[in-house]
Amino acid sequence: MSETLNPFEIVQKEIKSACEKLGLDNSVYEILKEPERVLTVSIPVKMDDGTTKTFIGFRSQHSTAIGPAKGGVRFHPNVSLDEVKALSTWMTFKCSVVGIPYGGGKGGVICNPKELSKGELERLSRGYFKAISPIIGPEKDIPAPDVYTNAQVMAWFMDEFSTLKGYNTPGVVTGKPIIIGGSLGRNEATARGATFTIREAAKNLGLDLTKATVAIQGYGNAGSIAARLLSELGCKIVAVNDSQGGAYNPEGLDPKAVLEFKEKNKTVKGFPGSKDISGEDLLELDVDILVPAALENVITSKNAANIKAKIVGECANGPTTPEADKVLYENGVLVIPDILCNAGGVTVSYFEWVQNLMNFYWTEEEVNTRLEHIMVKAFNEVYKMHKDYKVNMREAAYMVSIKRIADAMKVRGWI
Ligand SMILES: NC(=O)C1=CN([C@@H]2O[C@H](COP(=O)(O)OP(=O)(O)OC[C@H]3O[C@@H](n4cnc5c(N)ncnc54)[C@H](O)[C@@H]3O)[C@@H](O)[C@H]2O)C=CC1
Ligand SMILES: O=C(O)CCC(=O)C(=O)O
Repeated sequence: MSETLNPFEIVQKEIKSACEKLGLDNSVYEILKEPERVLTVSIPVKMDDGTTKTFIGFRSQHSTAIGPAKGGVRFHPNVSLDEVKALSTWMTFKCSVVGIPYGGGKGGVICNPKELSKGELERLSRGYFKAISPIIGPEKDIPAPDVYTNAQVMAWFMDEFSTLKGYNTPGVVTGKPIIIGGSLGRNEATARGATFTIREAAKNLGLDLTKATVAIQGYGNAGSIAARLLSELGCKIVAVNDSQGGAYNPEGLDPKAVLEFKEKNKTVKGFPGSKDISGEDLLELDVDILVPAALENVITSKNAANIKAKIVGECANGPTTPEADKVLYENGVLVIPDILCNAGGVTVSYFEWVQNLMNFYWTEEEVNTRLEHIMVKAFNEVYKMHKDYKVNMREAAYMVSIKRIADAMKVRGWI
């Protein structure tokens, strides 16, 4: 049988398997297998050369059983409707596994932001947000950053929505610049949350982080900050890469210097003192910890048996296929699944939204302490489920989260 690579089919399989393991009524799967609502929009943008180009965008709201939809917006040439539906579905389970009062949403625009001028990117961002605005709002659906979107894009989103409403509405989007209601700690939150879960996993496996080696795929928001935070815990970062290539040095790479190099040269490839490394070789390196922090379907049945890491910390969404998961589990690799590992981002987005609604702002220390508490608790709940039911960590995370969503749907009278 050929490997399932469609992320939406993958997440449907994951839901079905968790529902069966928990012995839940089939109506739970029937409701959760499709998003509640999906919007496709066309966004005409005036380009700098005077022509008009129409871009296609999506927003998917998977579930609002526990709270408003929540999740990022991706600007990437490979965005597809099924990818956005899958990402929104993962958001539902992610919010539930860390126990924050949201459902799942996600958006995307098919575009290559690297080919757009700043003015074109602003007009595209505003056009997209205006087009999805009927279904967005602080009580309905709250977008945030994802691949190739950032705090500046969030600021344009927030400004566009506030203009439409006629008053300042910071709670409509998270991941904003601090000056307009962003939260301290949000920029680092995905990687910080992942680092807490990797630390807890290492404790359980008896792995000494001060002697551990790490390879990181993707050197954007999640990957570059994970490199820094893991090295602060004593880990040696031996390989990193991005869409243009990789840098490998068995003696260790300095994450801050690599980031400065990437900012200047647009890639980590060629970092002084390092050797080039291909994306495939990076994943199969003999390291203790592997952190996929780029895109989906990078650990598959083709390379799973060659993964040597003891811990895979999934900063990216959907990096491992179900077929690869089985191989990793059989080989004793502890996978910290995306919906748990990268949930720090949405958790601090939740803190940002709470601060916006209260109009009362927290210190960075308060943010990080609350984040640590939530991530450690969630890790321990999932780890216990993994041990009690003898299932892999992904199945365990789905079981913890689906149970909560099923309880919410039951008391609301949906099932
Ligand atoms: N930013 C956030 O708060 C969150 C992000 N995530 C996930 O983390 C992953 C990365 O997102 P961000 O860091 O925010 O995006 P980003 O846009 O800041 O960085 C993406 C990085 O991936 C690299 N990349 C792209 N294609 C690649 C390839 N084929 N091989 C190696 N590297 C490649 C890019 O060069 C870039 O360095 C995504 O899966 C995203 O959904 C998950 C939770 C929250
Ligand atoms: O911060 C958020 O609301 C969501 C971030 C996100 O898109 C994700 O966790 O995949």
